[in-house]
Amino acid sequence: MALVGVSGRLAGCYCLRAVRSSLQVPALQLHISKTAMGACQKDFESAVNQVKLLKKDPGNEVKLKLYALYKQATEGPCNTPKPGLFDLINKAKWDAWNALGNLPKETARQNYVDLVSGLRSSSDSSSQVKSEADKKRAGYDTLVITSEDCITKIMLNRPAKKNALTTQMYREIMLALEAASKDDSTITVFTGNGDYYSSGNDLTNFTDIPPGGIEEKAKNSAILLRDFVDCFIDFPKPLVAVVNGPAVGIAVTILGLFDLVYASDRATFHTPFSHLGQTPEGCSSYTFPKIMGPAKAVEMLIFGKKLTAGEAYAQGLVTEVFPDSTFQKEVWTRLKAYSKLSQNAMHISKQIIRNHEKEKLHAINAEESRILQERWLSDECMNAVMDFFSRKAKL
Ligand SMILES: CCCCCCCCCCC/C=C/C(=O)SCCNC(=O)CCNC(=O)[C@H](O)C(C)(C)COP(=O)(O)OP(=O)(O)OC[C@H]1O[C@@H](n2cnc3c(N)ncnc32)[C@H](O)[C@@H]1OP(=O)(O)O
Repeated sequence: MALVGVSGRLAGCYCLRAVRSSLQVPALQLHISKTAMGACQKDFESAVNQVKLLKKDPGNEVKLKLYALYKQATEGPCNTPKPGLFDLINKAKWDAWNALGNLPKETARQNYVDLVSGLRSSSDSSSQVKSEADKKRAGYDTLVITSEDCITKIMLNRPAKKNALTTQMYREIMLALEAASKDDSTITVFTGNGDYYSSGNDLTNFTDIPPGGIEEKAKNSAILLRDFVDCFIDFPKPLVAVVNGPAVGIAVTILGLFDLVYASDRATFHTPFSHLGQTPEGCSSYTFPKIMGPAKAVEMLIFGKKLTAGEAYAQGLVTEVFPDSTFQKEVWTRLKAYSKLSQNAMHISKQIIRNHEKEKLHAINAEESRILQERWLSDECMNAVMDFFSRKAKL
């Protein structure tokens, strides 16, 4: 059953379509034979008809089971010569039927009916799940998450605050990534609602100090930051940033962990850490010099040089820049085409490209978070935050 084994592993939207068209699906096209007799004859006929109405392709393995049970129920034990070694599809069908041995026709009919009944209930519930998933996903206050065309889109949704990242938002993003890593989508996309992609860390994160004091806050924030960045390091599917407008701070640094970065020509890329008494995070102390060379990385990460989309493209941080007027249309057309590529091949390729650096990235993330924990307690950092709130400073 090699054929079935292989296709069974190929989960996902593309594969389902490919398998459906490459295999002539026998069990879905069968017609009831007059020879199928017995107590459950009516149920059997009805089950054969129900198979044709299934909303979801049940997969090759199940289709072979259906085929074999149908043949056994209508003709009895396998009675045809074994197909040749290279006639893969007919051989898989023959193997499935032959494996039923001397199973009585009545039992085969009953097993067929039971199998179809199980498929119907799982198909009904999964189509319910899909229609729910296609809508806005519930449970997120700061994000809008949608799944369509095998793409899960995570949209930062605080446009009035330029999509600044609150602690709640960091947590919701982690949950969303965890869910996206397990859903049916082939690729995951980040974007922002409104005119900004994101203005980075929400500076009000510095203001809600717990009873344990600022030290406790800094300690917990370093853990949060580390966990947050770890989720990007470990994310298994192709991760795409659709940078619809300016990006600041951690919204920029984390881009070094994305697989594609598409930017509107309105987007800018700014990491003003020294202005804020802070230091790089998101593994950018490693990824940026690697992507753009140390000199350009220093200009951004130490001196806070703001890059235009074109400059970020020239430095290799951005994959491609699009005119803002056609940005959404061009990017989503491209992504929809990519999302139809083989899910398994894409995921395995990502592993090959990224896995050998994972350990290093985790260590860098831990170190950057540890250093920031100290920086957040510095006067320089506190003063910069206060200047922002007293409207003395804006980037
Ligand atoms: C004790 C330690 C706790 C730390 C917890 C940390 C958790 C992990 C941290 C990881 C490290 C991350 C680092 C970074 O990301 S550094 C970058 C931080 N970002 C900024 O410094 C940007 C600050 N914002 C601005 O300079 C401007 O708002 C901006 C240039 C982005 C836009 O200017 P514009 O004039 O166009 O718009 P407004 O300023 O009027 O903005 C509209 C409203 O949005 C509020 N806003 C925008 N960005 C932020 C932000 N980052 N934090 C908080 N609030 C933000 C802005 O105040 C306006 O609000 P109001 O309408 O209410 O006035």
